[in-house]
Amino acid sequence: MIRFEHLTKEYGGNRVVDDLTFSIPQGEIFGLLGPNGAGKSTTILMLVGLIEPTGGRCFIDGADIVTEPLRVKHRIGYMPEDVGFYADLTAAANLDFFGQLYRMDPAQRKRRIDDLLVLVGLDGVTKPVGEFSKGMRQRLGLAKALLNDPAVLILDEPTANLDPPGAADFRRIIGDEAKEGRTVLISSHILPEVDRICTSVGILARGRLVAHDAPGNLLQNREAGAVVISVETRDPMPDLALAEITGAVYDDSRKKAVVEADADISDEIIEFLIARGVRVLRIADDRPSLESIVLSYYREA
Ligand SMILES: Nc1ncnc2c1ncn2[C@@H]1O[C@H](COP(=O)(O)OP(=O)(O)OP(=O)(O)O)[C@@H](O)[C@H]1O
Repeated sequence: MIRFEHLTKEYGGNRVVDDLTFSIPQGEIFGLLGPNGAGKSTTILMLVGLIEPTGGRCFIDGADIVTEPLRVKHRIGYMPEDVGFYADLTAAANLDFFGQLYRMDPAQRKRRIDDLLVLVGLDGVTKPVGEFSKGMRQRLGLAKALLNDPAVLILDEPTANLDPPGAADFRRIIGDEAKEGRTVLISSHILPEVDRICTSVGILARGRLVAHDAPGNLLQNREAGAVVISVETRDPMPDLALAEITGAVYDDSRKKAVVEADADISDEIIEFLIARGVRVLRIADDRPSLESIVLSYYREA
């Protein structure tokens, strides 16, 4: 489990993580959401010991992130958005290197690595990691995060580079790991993904936790009150600068956007994009969804 007690981080008097106090129980899959700059990365970097809090405390499976960094390292598995691997080594050799850092004995290391490569679908792959696709690197990143049999898994955008079957595979693996008792924290901008996999969701805005509940409860407890339109295009889209739009979140490639508007302006969005030479693949009113709820919190922030 992860327990936050007034966890705070300031940069030059500016509170970017502000008094976080909540717990993520064992076996939970918690989605950490928030607009750009909300403090998600700062929170995660504190959990994994890469930056120090300026106030408060946090416990990973009982170990204090500041006073017991080594105990924390043994209890935590971290998959950053882009994991650094040795390009000229195979997946197994890379994992073996990290296993040595964890001081796992050779026989145990070999068994664990073989099992993990099967789990993430990289068994039998003998080419060096430098020749891996982004999705294969991400699979190896998950294996690395699981290597030390951690109580807590921290995953940054775990499915960002995966194709739909790959993402489904990840969801299954993460679900199974949580059932076995691992606590999982996922930071993601892919809201439908979070909605599908997470058992609880926390929304950060300006460093503060403004909502924390099961996805279903968030939907029930808050009236979206606006139309949510999702747009998919063939080409990257410019900012949808239309007066009726009250909030918009784009994916990294800018080929998908979730827009909140006062009224259904799907036709206006199509016209706006066509006028700029952007071909629309799909546009739909997606209300109600977790997206509409999260967007309404983002807008308030
Ligand atoms: N080293 C730093 N020095 C000063 N300010 C920082 C530093 N690191 C982060 N910040 C600020 O802290 C705030 C939170 O940043 P953080 O990267 O945690 O947000 P985020 O929610 O992860 O955003 P994103 O979704 O864009 O990754 C931002 O305003 C950022 O500019």
